[in-house]
Amino acid sequence: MAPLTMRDAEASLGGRKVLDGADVQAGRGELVALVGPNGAGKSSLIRAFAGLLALDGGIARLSGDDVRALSPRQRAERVAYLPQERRIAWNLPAIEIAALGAPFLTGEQALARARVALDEVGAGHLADRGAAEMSGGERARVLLARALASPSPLLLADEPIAGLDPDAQRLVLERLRAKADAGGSVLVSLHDLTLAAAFADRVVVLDGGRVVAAGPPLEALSPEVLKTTFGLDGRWVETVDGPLLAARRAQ
Ligand SMILES: Nc1ncnc2c1ncn2[C@@H]1O[C@H](COP(=O)(O)OP(=O)(O)OP(=O)(O)O)[C@@H](O)[C@H]1O
Repeated sequence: MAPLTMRDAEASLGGRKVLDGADVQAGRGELVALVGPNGAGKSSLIRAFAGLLALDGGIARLSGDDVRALSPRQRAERVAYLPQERRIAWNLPAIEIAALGAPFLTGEQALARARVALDEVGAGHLADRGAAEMSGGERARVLLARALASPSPLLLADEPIAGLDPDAQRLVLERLRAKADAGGSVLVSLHDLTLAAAFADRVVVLDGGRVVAAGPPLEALSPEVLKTTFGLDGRWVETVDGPLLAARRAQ
């Protein structure tokens, strides 16, 4: 069974259904991109995998176990999680924030992992800088480093490239790709469909809490799905750098 597996997930928030029979999985070595319009349920699905949103039906499994059967500590050991919310309450230096991603290692080991993770996201120079003295994109990199500092091979990342400059967006996706290639399982929500197609093994398209398409990127993001789910008249253009989405709003 894939390390990240969700079947027939049902969940509600404020009396509204936010997951409606969702099936998603990410196997070993796989980077799966979760895409869909605003409000489609991407964050809800990721939160359900992390055990932070209770399912009314169906099941979410982390390495084979129902997430509900795991304690918060066990969940944190099994899966790294980057939430969409980028707030950092304490004005701690970046290195200490990133080290929080490996809370079950000794302080020294955690700091060593944190340093590597900061370098991986191009934020090594921020190691000693307080969170309150950073730009939004710099904070986003530090929080991503926190997720990458986790020794867990499973990673849930909710819009990890939001607010990052174009170079950093690709750098971050390369790091997530490398984590998957090293045998990890990565589920990442994205709004940039061209980047999703460039980096993901599979794309899962969510709309109204339902999976409306899933598969290799260009199959899942077919012209029909682009139109019905995203309201786009779109087509994929092959370039030397990979497929590029050419699109305009559907009339
Ligand atoms: N705390 C809440 N109470 C009630 N409804 C909520 C709450 N949080 C989210 N929702 C609703 O749940 C649905 C799914 O939201 P979710 O954040 O999972 O979507 P998303 O696909 O991540 O969206 P986005 O791309 O805008 O981040 C939306 O209709 C949203 O309005």
